[in-house]
Amino acid sequence: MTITIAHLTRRFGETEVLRGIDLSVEKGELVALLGPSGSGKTTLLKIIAGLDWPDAGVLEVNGEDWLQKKAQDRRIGFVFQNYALFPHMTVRDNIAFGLTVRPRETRPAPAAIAGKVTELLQFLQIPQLADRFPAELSGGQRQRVALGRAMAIAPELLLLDEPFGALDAQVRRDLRRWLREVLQQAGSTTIFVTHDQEEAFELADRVVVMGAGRIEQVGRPEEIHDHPATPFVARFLGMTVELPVTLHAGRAGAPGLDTASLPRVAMADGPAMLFLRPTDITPVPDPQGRFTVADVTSTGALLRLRLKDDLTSAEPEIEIARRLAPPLRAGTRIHLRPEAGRLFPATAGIPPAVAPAIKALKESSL
Ligand SMILES: Nc1ncnc2c1ncn2[C@@H]1O[C@H](COP(=O)(O)OP(=O)(O)OP(=O)(O)O)[C@@H](O)[C@H]1O
Repeated sequence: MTITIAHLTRRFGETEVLRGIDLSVEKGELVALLGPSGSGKTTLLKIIAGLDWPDAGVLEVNGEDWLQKKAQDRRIGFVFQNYALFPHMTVRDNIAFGLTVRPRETRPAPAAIAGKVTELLQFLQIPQLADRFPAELSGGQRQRVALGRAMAIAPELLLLDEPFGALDAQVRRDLRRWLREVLQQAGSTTIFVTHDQEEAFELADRVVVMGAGRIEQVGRPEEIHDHPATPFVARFLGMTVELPVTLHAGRAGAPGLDTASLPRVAMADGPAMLFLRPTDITPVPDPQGRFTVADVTSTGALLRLRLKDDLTSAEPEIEIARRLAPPLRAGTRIHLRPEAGRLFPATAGIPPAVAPAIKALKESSL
């Protein structure tokens, strides 16, 4: 199945929750909708599921207008964050549910339903749980059952809303690996919502980054990680250090920055902002350095340094592997050597908070 979404908009009262979404999903793809809380991910998922309707726009599946179809006619498997299993039914009956409630004409015979459920229990690696009730399961096990229930109807499309949201980190990681295998084997087209970038990157073939009702970027995980398209995506993906620089012949420069490791870029000369991950910056002790170490904390493997930028008064935080760190303590002056980063023109939708920093840099280079 191919899904085509075009110019989709949705508002609730005064709030524009989706502001023109364009997206296509190919058969068998695993797509993550990634974005901060309130960016419209769930609303988009609900519209695809037929649980909500847009104000305008197109939703077609295999060329068919899905906005004319009711939820129950869309052959969708939906898994919510709170797994909502039926508490009074066993695991086996929960998984069978979608088949047993079909109208008589399309309902498989009881033996066929039992066979299908047994097959799914094997496939999901939970046959030992068949006769338990939801209250007797762990969160991760419940989530597997919820997926089994969604898959029982052989859905054309699986929609998962924060499927691992309520689980602890280790269980999430285990389930992720498991889910990826299960979905690959099943060949299902799947769209899932998450605000966790690690989850999106590890699971998805393609990631759709959403911010405030718009799609900011669509791409393969590595593409998005290495080349965030907008300042919003850069920040959301953890490039939290923002330094004003001046571009000259494709090279970024600024006092106190050794930018020799950064590749040349095809951008016009002038002011720009350099976005960096805290772990992509090497501090180099330098008595003339522009930055002063304000504070050093250890997280075990990493040293986290809070710096004071003498030029802009900003207080960027950087991280360095403890075993690689030069001797540093509060008061040490340093310059910075970014190893990788992303440049945006100073005007590329960067909020006014950094404008004073750009002004300070310009004045310093006069
Ligand atoms: N039925 C509704 N009535 C009014 N406002 C709504 C309704 N549903 C969602 N919203 C608003 O729409 C915006 C987007 O919500 P949505 O649930 O789609 O975001 P999200 O990206 O999935 O966020 P989260 O990760 O927190 O679930 C939010 O500001 C929310 O308050």
